[in-house]
Amino acid sequence: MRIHVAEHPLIAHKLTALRDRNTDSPTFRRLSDELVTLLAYEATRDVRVSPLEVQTPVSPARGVRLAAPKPLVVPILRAGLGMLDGMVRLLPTAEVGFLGMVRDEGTLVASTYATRLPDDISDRQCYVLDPMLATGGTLIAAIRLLAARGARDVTAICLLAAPEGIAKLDQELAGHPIPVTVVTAAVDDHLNEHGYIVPGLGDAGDRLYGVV
Ligand SMILES: O=P(O)(O)OC[C@H]1O[C@H](OP(=O)(O)OP(=O)(O)O)[C@H](O)[C@@H]1O
Ligand SMILES: O=c1cc[nH]c(=O)[nH]1
Ligand SMILES: [Mg+2]
Repeated sequence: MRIHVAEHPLIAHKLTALRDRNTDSPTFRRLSDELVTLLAYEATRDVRVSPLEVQTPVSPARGVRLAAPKPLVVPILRAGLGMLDGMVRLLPTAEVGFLGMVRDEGTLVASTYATRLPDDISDRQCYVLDPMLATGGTLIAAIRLLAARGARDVTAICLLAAPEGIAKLDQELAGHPIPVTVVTAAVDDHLNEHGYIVPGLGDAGDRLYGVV
């Protein structure tokens, strides 16, 4: 597994505002959207392109365009939905699959309540969106689901990660042939006794959409 912490003053600035408990939901949604676009810039460094020649007003110019097969973007509901628009704005040809997953707040075990993915994704570059990598249970379950459909190229974009979740993911993926990259804005200090990232930003889903 490869982890990339995107260090940039603009990312740090937006992340600080996102963490602030006084940031309201509309602002939290806007900041998540802006942050994913900045992180996607790093996450899509290896996105497949094919050559394309265009005619400028002056002369022919050689360039590229996003190649087929289309990238697959997979937000993990709920909180990952807050990252979807920012991602597809940058990858307009992408298709979108959905995974609904929720973590039991007592046991911290993730369960899947919705799956809507293409049957065979063996040739697709997959971009998983989830703001929080805490214990890692949710992301591990998501990667297992994608691997079961043939995925061989997975990049996860997280706004925040905990060292415990990164270590667990690394351990789970050891011995699996599937290359996984995690791009995040920061690796925080630790998880508290409730499985929350410290200092973190609280419950990302609740801050985006309210407590349900
Ligand atoms: O790394 P983990 O310990 O598995 O925790 C991370 C997960 O917890 C949150 O989702 P939650 O279960 O709160 O669902 P929600 O997005 O619907 O709020 C978050 O969005 C991740 O999916
Ligand atoms: O800190 C955390 C951990 C899991 N899920 C969240 O939304 N926040
Ligand atoms: Mg939540």
